Amino acid sequence: MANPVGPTPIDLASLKRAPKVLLHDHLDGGLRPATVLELAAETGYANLPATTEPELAAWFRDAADSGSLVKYLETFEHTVGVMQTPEALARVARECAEDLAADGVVYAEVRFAPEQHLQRGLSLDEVMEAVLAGFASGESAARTAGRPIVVRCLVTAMRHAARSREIAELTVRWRDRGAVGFDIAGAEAGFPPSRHLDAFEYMRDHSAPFTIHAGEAFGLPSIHEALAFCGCDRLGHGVRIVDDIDGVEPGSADFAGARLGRVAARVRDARIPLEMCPSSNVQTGAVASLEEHPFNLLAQLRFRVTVNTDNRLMSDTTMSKEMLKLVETFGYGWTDLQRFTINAMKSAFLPFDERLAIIDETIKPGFAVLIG
Ligand SMILES: O=c1[nH]cnc2c1ncn2[C@H]1C[C@H](O)[C@@H](CO)O1
Ligand SMILES: [Zn+2]
Repeated sequence: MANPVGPTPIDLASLKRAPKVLLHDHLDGGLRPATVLELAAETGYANLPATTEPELAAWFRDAADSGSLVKYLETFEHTVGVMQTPEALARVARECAEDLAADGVVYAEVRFAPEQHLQRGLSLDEVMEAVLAGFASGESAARTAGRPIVVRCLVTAMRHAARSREIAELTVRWRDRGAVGFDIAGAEAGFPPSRHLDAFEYMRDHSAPFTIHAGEAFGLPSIHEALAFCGCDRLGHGVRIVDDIDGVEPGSADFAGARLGRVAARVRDARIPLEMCPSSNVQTGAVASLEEHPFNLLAQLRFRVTVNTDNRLMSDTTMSKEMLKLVETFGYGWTDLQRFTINAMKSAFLPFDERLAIIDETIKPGFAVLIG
């Protein structure tokens, strides 16, 4: 319904109605607390740190609030621990698609590391099969519920391990069945992207896209390597790109004097998408506070910024909540949110015609109603 009296006020309810696009969300960082408890009971996982839903939800949020990426990552032991059977993997993937759709996400790329789900004897291909079946079943449940969503998968290799080439091959093997790209994740310091050159070379050789977690816990060199040596299509986080921008006082809203170094200029000129995850960045200490997050500086300088959740369970967040935080912190309106959303859809690893169709048929009409 068109709004004849101007823009709809921005709050959590109206943000949930906005058609949103999510490029950076970890499957093993987005479980429902109740599902973690049920799967632990069903699969005999005995190491959970809490026994009730509210306690477990609070534990994940607090434990992830450590200010250190390495400590933050330790919380995944418990989600990965209950995701070791085909049934558990399919259930988590189905609920992920349903939860994102209920929040108004219309397109999502959800990532996970298959190599972490082999503890009970599954093969890498069996893991992929279970997760992709789960996404398909979640998509169909969401369609029935009147909230259609397209969910695709990014296949992650863990940067401290040595299986990235194998995981790149797995990605290509599944690329026409829902896997649209490759990624590396895990502790950044000490594990530069260039450790995985053969995996990236394999992806490039097969004309297949990839993103790299870079510039989160480690600085500009990591971003430079990801771009210059590895040839990534997008940057996961990339917040430390601010280290290559001078002439703006921290916290200032005056961006006129900004001077970009070579790496920052390359990121902006080549329209390299930045998968920014505001809440997660505060939790891991990548930024001191939301107010000091470089999101607004980068948005004002017209970098291709996108809004993402990273880990909904650990950050107790959703796409709508991340957008609300940005609205409250930086004063954005619907037109800004639409721009970030179109930035994301343009940057998706989906074929061009499908991206365009979602922009023209879903995103623009959806925001037009809210803009009024
Ligand atoms: O923000 C992150 N940075 C680096 N690694 C991460 C982040 N969030 C999740 N991960 C890791 C932990 C998961 O087990 C893995 C695959 O989803 O990716
Ligand atoms: Zn991430």
